[in-house]
Amino acid sequence: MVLNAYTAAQITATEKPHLAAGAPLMARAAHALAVEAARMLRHRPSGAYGADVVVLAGAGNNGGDALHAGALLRARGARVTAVLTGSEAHEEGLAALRGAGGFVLTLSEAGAQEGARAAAGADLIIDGMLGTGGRGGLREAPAELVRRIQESTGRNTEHRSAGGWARPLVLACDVPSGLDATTGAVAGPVLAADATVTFIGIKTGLLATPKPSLVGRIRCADLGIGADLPAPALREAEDEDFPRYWSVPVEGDQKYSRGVLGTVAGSDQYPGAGLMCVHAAVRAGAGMVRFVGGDALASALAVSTPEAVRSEHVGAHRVQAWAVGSGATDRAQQAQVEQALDAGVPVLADAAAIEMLAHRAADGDPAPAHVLLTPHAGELAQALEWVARLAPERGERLVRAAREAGLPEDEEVQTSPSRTQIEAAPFVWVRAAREALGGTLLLKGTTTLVAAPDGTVWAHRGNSAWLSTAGSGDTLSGILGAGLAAHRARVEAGRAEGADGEWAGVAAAGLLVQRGISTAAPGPVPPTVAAERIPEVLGRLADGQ
Ligand SMILES: NC(=O)C1=CN([C@@H]2O[C@H](COP(=O)(O)OP(=O)(O)OC[C@H]3O[C@@H](n4cnc5c(N)ncnc54)[C@H](OP(=O)(O)O)[C@@H]3O)[C@@H](O)[C@H]2O)[C@H](O)CC1
Ligand SMILES: [K+]
Repeated sequence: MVLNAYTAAQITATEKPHLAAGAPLMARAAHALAVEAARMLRHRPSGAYGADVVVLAGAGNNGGDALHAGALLRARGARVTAVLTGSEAHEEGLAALRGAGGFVLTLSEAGAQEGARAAAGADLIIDGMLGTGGRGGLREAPAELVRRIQESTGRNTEHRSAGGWARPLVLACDVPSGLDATTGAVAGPVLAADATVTFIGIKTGLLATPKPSLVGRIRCADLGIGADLPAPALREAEDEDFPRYWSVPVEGDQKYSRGVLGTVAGSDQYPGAGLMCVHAAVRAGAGMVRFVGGDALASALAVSTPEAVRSEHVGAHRVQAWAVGSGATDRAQQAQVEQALDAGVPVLADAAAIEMLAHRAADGDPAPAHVLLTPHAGELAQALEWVARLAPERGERLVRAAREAGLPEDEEVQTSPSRTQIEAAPFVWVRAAREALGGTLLLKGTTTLVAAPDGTVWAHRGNSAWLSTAGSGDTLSGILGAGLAAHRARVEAGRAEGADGEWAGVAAAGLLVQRGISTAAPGPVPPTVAAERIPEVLGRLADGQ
């Protein structure tokens, strides 16, 4: 089922009337947290009984949830110590923990070393320092505490093994503290969680963060008010959703009704990108692939992918979609890319094509919804720099849109964001950049995000880290190009609407194929291996498995 996620503002607005009416939301949150904590302690012979639990409690309601959960665990026989990390603590929560026989340390009195010693020796840490009310990273004292816990437990994202860490387990209350609930941006140290129990609805930052390994397993407790949530700000497709968004063949289909994909990728001098794109598109089920390119590219393709058919130029035959840009380095190919952008059918735009679209946007001609731009952060920074330089008022609008999407007021942006800024807060920039460039924007990264013109944003996590190799972008172009062509064919046949948001759905489904091929077996996934795995992975997803 598609996961829905909400910004901190959406969650706060949803809980407001219920809090005013006196609904016991904190009690419900604490209960959900304690249940998950007990589940995590199940590996111990005596479960929660006799376990050492440390609650890191901040000054706000997030700390309140965690303190109440500590009291519940105390009642189940755990030894519970709260480390208070703020200048004050949630009064009722603290009273409940004390009343249940919990022990309390104050960070300002005990110091970071003492707090870290208690935490590092525990079976389980509940991280309740900051939730939706946090701004920026942890402040000095709690940041120092986290650093010390990381040092003495070796728990930081870089060193995590496939099996996770041993003791202590970490359970984050609502969000890992220091990870922005809305944007997922991480400022300063964050204690990596094995699991996060999030309340009312999943926070957008949990799915969109560039550091997904900090979040761990996500469980959502809706506290009985989930039905009141508005439309989600972010969604994430799961494997079982694939057939809803990807046009799979139906009885009676033939090559044209399956969708023909045209490509302008690779060049005589650099044929590789073209080979990988075409190869992947054929394996991703395109009815036919027609490639535009010179003689050297054609001879190479005749050997590597004999299924592909040469087309003299972009206007020569009708296609349902184009995949253009990657490796299209020479002038002749670039002129063909420009023509493909004008062909009026869906386009997968990569590399050189992204720059062309940025120039068009700066000239007041943003791309239509069925153009899918696929930059990584560096390419997007370059494209936005073009827009800001050629059309300053568009640049200003871009930064305004980023602030509205959660960029902190004090973050300096020259005229357009740097690569590092985009990488730190992709959920902020993907939406702002889509406004500036038009089209549907797929921003590649550890977490890939796709923004649609109808306001929908899709998140995608979980690719194997082995996938980051030269050429995997060309393979993705081929897969997504085949998906766009198939979907366009379905629209032409009157079997889909072709609404603005549908192209992002196709992209989200294509990313599931990418994840499947990257995780099908352990180890490296160079493009040749990835391409060979496409048919089986796609077939499995199409069958809803
Ligand atoms: N409202 C409810 O009954 C429910 C809330 N739930 C939980 O509550 C949190 C949100 O709680 P809130 O109090 O709004 O905010 P936080 O607990 O996240 O944090 C605010 C306090 O933390 C201090 N603060 C702010 N920024 C930082 C920072 N960068 N570093 C350290 N401390 C920070 C801030 O202190 P000030 O000095 O600025 O006043 C606040 O005191 C939500 O996430 C849920 O866990 C439940 O959903 C149940 C219902
Ligand atoms: K937290």
